[in-house]
Amino acid sequence: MRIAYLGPEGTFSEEAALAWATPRGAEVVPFSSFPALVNAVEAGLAEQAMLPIENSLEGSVSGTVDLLIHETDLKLCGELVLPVRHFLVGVPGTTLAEVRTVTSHPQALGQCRRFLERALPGAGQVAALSTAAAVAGVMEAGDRSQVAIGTRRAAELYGAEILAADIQDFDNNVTRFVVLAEADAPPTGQDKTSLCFSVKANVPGALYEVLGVLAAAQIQMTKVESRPKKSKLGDYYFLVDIEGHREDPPIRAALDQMAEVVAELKVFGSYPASPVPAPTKSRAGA
Ligand SMILES: O=C(O)C(=O)C[C@]1(C(=O)O)C=C[C@@H](O)C=C1
Repeated sequence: MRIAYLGPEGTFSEEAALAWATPRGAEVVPFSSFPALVNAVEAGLAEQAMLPIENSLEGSVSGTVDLLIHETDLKLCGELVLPVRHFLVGVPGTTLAEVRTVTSHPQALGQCRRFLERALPGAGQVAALSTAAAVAGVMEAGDRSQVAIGTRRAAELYGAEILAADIQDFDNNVTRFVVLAEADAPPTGQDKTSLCFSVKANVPGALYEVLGVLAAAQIQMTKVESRPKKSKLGDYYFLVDIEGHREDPPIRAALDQMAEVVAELKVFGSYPASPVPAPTKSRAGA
């Protein structure tokens, strides 16, 4: 089995993909963007893809959420929560006074916002396709005015020097990843189901009515968020995660009831719930 991940080597996604692949005897294959990961599974270049979907500091990874809503019928078959520690890295010998630009994946720049305001207030920020692509780019340029935010492993792989460790704005930074495949997972008794829906226009209490179905059935909601439908200002999709598998009779009944009161409903899939790791370290432990 092949698991596609956002590369190149040394990304957080690689770490997540390896944690998923190793116990399953699978191999991991890098791709350069989130849409390329979805295409890889749809085209049969990989059986599963690992994508970040939610971070404890920055919230939703909108690129992944929008792919699920608009671009693919692949299903979620797993989730994994990974502690995320960021490192400021550059060409060996770089001092912070020399730095003019910081590059990384936008999620990483966002997770280190306070550090960047404090330590590099005048530096420009440049978005990269991934943290490891940013580290590799800085090393290729060989220019001490550029630094990147990435993993410790990326610093090692690309020969960068760590200029500052654990620069994420809060120590308990974690990212939740989802695994996409042609089909979702069978029930285990400890599952979650992710779905999205839109409500009927101009119906007072329409959202209340949909969520009321879950409340009446005593189904625990673990996440709710909204994303623009992209069709018109003010039109939204609501994304909900619930405890339970879509084949569990109470969940199945609730989904049938929801289908009657929503405008649109898309079930992204059911999968075993992953434990959330305990905070790993303090800043002093870098
Ligand atoms: O750029 C990477 O290293 C990634 O794996 C992507 C990503 C993300 O988009 O959320 C994954 C985990 C971290 O939250 C930061 C970046």
